Amino acid sequence: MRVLEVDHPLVAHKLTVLRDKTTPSPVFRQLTEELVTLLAYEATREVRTEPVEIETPVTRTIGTAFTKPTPLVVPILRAGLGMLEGMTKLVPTAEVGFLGMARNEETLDVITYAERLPADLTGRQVFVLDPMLATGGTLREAIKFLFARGAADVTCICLLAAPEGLQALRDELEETNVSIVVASIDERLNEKAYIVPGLGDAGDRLYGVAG
Ligand SMILES: O=P(O)(O)OC[C@H]1O[C@H](OP(=O)(O)OP(=O)(O)O)[C@H](O)[C@@H]1O
Ligand SMILES: O=c1cc[nH]c(=O)[nH]1
Ligand SMILES: [Mg+2]
Repeated sequence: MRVLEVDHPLVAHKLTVLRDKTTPSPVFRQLTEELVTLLAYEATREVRTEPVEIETPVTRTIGTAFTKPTPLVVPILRAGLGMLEGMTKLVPTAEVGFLGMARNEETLDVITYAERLPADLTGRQVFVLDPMLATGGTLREAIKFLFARGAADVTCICLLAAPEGLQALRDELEETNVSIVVASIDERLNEKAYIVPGLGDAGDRLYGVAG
């Protein structure tokens, strides 16, 4: 498992506004999208490509095209949905599948309440979108699910991660082909397993308090 914390002034600036509790939902959504586009640039460095012959107005030349099947992008509902647009801007031909997962805020157990993915992911390159890696429970379940379907490698794009959650993933997934690309590894989790300093509940800040 590899972890990349993206160190860039644009990322740091946008993240600072995102963290601010006075930032309203429409701005929060816009910044999330912009941040994901910046993170996706780094996260797609290893995307599979192959040479392709094309003709420019001047001559024939060899260019680069995504290897088929194209990457699969999986936002984890709800909050991950706010990251989809920023990702598909960079990889518009990607296939998109969905996982609906929620952690019980008392027990921190994760339930999967929705799944719409190809039945067979053998050999596929998968990009998972989820803004918050707190205890790591949600991503652990998502990654295990994708590998069980045959995925070859999984890259998770997150806005924030807690050191505790990264360690938990390392303990279980160290030997697997997993990459985590994150804008910031924060200080710690608090007693409610929220990331500190964090940005609060990403799903609520994107879409309002769930009933
Ligand atoms: O690392 P963990 O401790 O598992 O926590 C992280 C998860 O918590 C949040 O989702 P939440 O369960 O709040 O669902 P939501 O996106 O619908 O708000 C977040 O978007 C992650 O999916
Ligand atoms: O800080 C946190 C932890 C889990 N989920 C969130 O949305 N925020
Ligand atoms: Mg939430």
